[in-house]
Amino acid sequence: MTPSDVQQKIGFDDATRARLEAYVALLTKWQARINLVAPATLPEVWNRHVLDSAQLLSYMAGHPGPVLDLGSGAGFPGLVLAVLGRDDVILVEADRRKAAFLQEAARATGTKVRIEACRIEALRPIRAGIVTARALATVSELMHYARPFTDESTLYLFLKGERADDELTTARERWNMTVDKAPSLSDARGVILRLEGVTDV
Ligand SMILES: C[S@@+](CC[C@H](N)C(=O)[O-])C[C@H]1O[C@@H](n2cnc3c(N)ncnc32)[C@H](O)[C@@H]1O
Repeated sequence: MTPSDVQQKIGFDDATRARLEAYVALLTKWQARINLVAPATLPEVWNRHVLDSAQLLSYMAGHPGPVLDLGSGAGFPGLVLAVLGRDDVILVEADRRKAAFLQEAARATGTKVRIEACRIEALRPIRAGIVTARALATVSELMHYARPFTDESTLYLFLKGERADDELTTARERWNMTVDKAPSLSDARGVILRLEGVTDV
């Protein structure tokens, strides 16, 4: 998949594509020094990482932020969403080298984003309108991480794999919630979980 393919599927302008290209170029450069993404996924970065992240934009349209991205790593999905125009994204990443990469990527792409280089458990109190996460933890663990920062109006968007249904079954023992599940554009086995109205059972 090429940058143009992603541009066509998501729908953004050429200036945004150029900023995403600058981000991917920087990621490729830093990847030689620190493991930002699994090496085998780098040749497919536009599909596996950029499109996978970018597809969340339409699911959060019209929903107020801030967007709290838990365990952002190299910026997926949070930094991609910020490059695409969400100006209220907070990236939480405990690994100092990855957080340094995020700072540099934000600077290189001229992206407004807040970066918190700490563990989620140590984050200062904030209220998140939207919580995003990918490849961090099970649905139940993600809800535990997110609960101090959320209320009943918070929207949760999780990129998940084949175990999504099992994880939801476990999470429902602890929380009431409305669940929408949609197929991923980037991964035949992937799903987008959209959870709303979360309250304790
Ligand atoms: C497997 S990576 C996924 C990164 C990114 N979301 C992605 O999909 O490419 C998980 C990331 O979460 C970070 N992380 C793990 N536990 C964390 C915590 N409690 N607080 C903040 N970051 C955490 C790790 O440092 C790592 O960069």
